[in-house]
Amino acid sequence: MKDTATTAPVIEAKGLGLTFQTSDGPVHALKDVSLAIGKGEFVSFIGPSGCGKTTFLRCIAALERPTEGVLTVNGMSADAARQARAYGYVFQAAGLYPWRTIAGNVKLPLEIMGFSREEQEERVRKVLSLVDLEGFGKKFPWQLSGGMQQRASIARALAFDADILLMDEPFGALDEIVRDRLNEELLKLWARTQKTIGFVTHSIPEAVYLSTKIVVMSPRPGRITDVIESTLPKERPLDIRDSREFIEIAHRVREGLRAGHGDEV
Ligand SMILES: Nc1ncnc2c1ncn2[C@@H]1O[C@H](COP(=O)(O)OP(=O)(O)OP(=O)(O)O)[C@@H](O)[C@H]1O
Repeated sequence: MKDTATTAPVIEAKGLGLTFQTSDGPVHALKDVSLAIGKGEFVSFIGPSGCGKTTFLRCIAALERPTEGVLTVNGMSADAARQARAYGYVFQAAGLYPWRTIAGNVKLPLEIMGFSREEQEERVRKVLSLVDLEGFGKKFPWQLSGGMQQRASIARALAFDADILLMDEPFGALDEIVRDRLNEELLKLWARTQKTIGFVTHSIPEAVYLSTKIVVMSPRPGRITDVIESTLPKERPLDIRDSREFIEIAHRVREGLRAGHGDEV
């Protein structure tokens, strides 16, 4: 476990709220969300559908604007952090352009940011190797399995080497065996790169397996009902899921979801 107590938070929300105005009236997507995420933490957000997990991630990424409270990312406003390319974002679907090769997809943000051709090639090589896709750069997305496509989309988010990686249910559409493998790989990647990760999931085992901190949320309006600091060691073989400690943390998450009436998870 990393010592995050002495450093300023990388992401800090204080009394954050977001109300969407819709034709059916206001939708309180987030209410009074306060949370600090330290450098190098792996933080999962779990809660039933509609509890505001994606909305919170999108606020961090400056893709939504909170209507209440304060949010800082790397000590600046979310807008400023976005302009400073503070984070990479991985969406639920891999979202690769089918007419571009895997390398072409990973390169896209680097092209937009004006990196030199040599730098682009170097970074693509490095991130494809980080996600175990060396040798697949010339393939097109349809030539890869779903899991490989999602790894390519992680590589794209890593390409400009931001300190923060925001991941919105990246493995939700994959079967359990592939998901297990990607979970293991993601932990290794996190250990190698020391990124700060915000990760949305519906899966209790996934949240417990991956996280240093688990944020349990409840809907209507989206609030934090529990924040669990994991006591699991940083090295986590998959069979850690059979350990007593793991089962106890999973139990606490489940209780938190129940307390927030999270019966839809
Ligand atoms: N642009 C929008 N306009 C109006 N309401 C919205 C908008 N975006 C989200 N919402 C509403 O805000 C609430 C929170 O949505 P959000 O997508 O953040 O939930 P979630 O926890 O990520 O759900 P899921 O697990 O299903 O992805 C929901 O009630 C949703 O319908």
